[in-house]
Amino acid sequence: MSASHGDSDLEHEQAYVTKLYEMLDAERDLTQRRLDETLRLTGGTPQARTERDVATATYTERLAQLGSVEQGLCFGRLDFHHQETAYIGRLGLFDTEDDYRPLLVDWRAPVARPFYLATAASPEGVRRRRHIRSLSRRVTGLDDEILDLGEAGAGDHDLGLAGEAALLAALTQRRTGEMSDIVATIQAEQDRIIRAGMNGVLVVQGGPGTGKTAVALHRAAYLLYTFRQQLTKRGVLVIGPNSTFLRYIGQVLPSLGETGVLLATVGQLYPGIDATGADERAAAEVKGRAVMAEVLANAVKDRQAVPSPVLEIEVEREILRLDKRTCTDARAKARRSRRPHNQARRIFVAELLDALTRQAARRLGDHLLDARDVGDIRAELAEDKDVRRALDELWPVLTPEEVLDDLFAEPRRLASAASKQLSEDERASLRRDRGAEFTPADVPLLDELAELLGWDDTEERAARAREEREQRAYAEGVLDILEQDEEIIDPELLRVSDVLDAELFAERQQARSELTAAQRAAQDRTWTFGHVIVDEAQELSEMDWRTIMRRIPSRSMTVVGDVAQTGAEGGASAWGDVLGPYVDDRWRLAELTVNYRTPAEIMALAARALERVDPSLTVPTSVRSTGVAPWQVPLAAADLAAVARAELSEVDGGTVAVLCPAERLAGVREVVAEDERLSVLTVELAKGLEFDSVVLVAPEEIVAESPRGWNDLYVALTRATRRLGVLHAGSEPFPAGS
Ligand SMILES: Nc1ncnc2c1ncn2[C@@H]1O[C@H](COP(=O)(O)OP(=O)(O)OP(=O)(O)O)[C@@H](O)[C@H]1O
Repeated sequence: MSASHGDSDLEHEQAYVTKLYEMLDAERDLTQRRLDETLRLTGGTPQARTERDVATATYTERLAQLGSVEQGLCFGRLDFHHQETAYIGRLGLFDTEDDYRPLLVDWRAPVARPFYLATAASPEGVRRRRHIRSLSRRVTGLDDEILDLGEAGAGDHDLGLAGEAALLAALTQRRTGEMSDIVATIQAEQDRIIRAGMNGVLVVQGGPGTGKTAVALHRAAYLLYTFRQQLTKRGVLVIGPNSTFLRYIGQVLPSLGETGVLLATVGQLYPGIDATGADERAAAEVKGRAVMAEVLANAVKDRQAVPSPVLEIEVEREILRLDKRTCTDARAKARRSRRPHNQARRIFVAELLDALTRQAARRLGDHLLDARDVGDIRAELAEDKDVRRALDELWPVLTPEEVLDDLFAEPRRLASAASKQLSEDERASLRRDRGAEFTPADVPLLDELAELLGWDDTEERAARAREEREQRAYAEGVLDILEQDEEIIDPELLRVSDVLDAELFAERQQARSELTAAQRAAQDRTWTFGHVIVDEAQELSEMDWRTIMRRIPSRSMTVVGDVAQTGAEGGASAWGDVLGPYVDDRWRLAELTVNYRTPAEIMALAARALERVDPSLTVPTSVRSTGVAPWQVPLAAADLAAVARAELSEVDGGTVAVLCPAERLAGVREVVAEDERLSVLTVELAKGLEFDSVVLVAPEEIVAESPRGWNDLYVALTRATRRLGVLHAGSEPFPAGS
């Protein structure tokens, strides 16, 4: 229960907060000055240059962090019984003149924990919790909770939500189209998940609006703070369902001062491929099945041919022969190596070159040839263009893109690779023209193929070796010059090369151009992360999971979702099914039960859709009600553009979404002009998002449109924070009292 407080309290807190902002300004100025000084310096030893680069990066990052915490710098205060009062905020600030006494405690530090967990029943040493509300740098309100039963007298306490007044103030704010952080009002059940240990797989299951996404992002910030060293090196990956969603959540981590996180869809995990194509529902479902891994393995094997019965190659007017037996043996040897296709090719080629060399030598009379002659013959054969063409025909160097392109463009190839795994109709659903754009569901297939094919990195390695040689030569040159200089200046000085040899210098030169872990990870398919967070995880297919798991061999993961909201046909119905193949039953489950988004009046309708998904499921409990009941009218009687306009004025600066069946999307977009505050979306695109008001068009068609239609309707009904209107194309779908 909030306690009242006078103006003097407000003034006191204002004075404190002003002091904190002055410190923030001073630290910003200092960091900026240091950065400017560093940038002004030039020349010096290689080591000094390297140090300067590191300092520049550190100062720049710190400046960004100091800039990002401007809004709501300090949002809480804890008064303890036996401890000094602690102010809680977005980052830590210390009094440098008083032995680094903390003036502001980072919300992620252990001292701040009772701010989220303490209750009157379990006060954790806290006497009073105060939420400090502010606008820019001005303190606008205080909400106090007295957790000390002895002091305030029993009976007038609300044991439910922590900081209820501040929470409700946050929840009733207008939506802007971008998710905000919840750092000032994290609830106890959410805090336990945010601060859970980093190892192993943690599944966070929760109904719509329970804060799963918010919790996932705050957990990323918490882990980066707590395990900074480990995670800065390898980075954190957050997976979301589509780029609209990633844009929606994109500001949360920067507002928490964290920039080292890569946000991506599964479709963006294959560098160099922009998956702009779209799949029919049936094709996407088939592509997502685990059996596609077998199909692709078969497709690659099919590219390892043997002649039937003989392949003849003309070399210098002589005919050399590769028979089926020789090729089959070479193929078996290459396959036995268990190397990926492009790397195993070297073994296959070596075997066949040996066979061809033996033939050619025999023709010339082997008794006349010594080992060197034989070596020359082999080298010539290896260079011969007809020999190379023949070897390429039998075992070509392949890229993932061409294998997939060929597989879907040539029914004969797919029939051969997938005769056992896919029916004729299913195979037909995958058929498309060569050169068609790749789709998001192709990306896990390309990733799988990249593993099966392996990289033919001969060229790349040669280039890298060349570059390293050049860098080393350059470094040695620099060291020579430095040594000469030093000998002139001070012969007593330790020689530079004693402390920094050329190789190390070359390495450092390379490090200078290094990007953050997240940036490097985005360009490297084989990058493995320190932690992976998967949001809307119920939507992912089996093949998506394979792609993700490859990037986190340590299995340090947070998996966030709601199996009742699964829309994708290949998506999850139970977490055990999804995770079993990777971690057996070694995963932990945490549940969220309170709905912070959707008011009780709207959830009553949503509950009726959920009952059709699975009668044993219940909707999460709404934290608030608005007194505004959802409205329903026949679509035929409504002017959609006028309805959308009316809703926009109802929400007074907030956001409105018109959600409609995919079939109607283009039509509705023609009638309703979208802008920053008004969107027209399918349910799939609206997943994970929220709006002040939602206008739902033709719910019965949404249900009919897919095998998981009731799940989709449930998602649609739970996107609103304040108002819901239903325009039904048939009879009223939710008659009163039914
Ligand atoms: N502790 C909190 N304090 C303030 N706002 C909160 C809190 N928890 C959740 N919210 C708000 O509730 C809304 C729903 O949160 P979020 O989108 O994370 O839920 P979700 O479980 O991911 O929902 P869905 O499954 O429907 O996508 C957001 O506006 C979020 O900011």
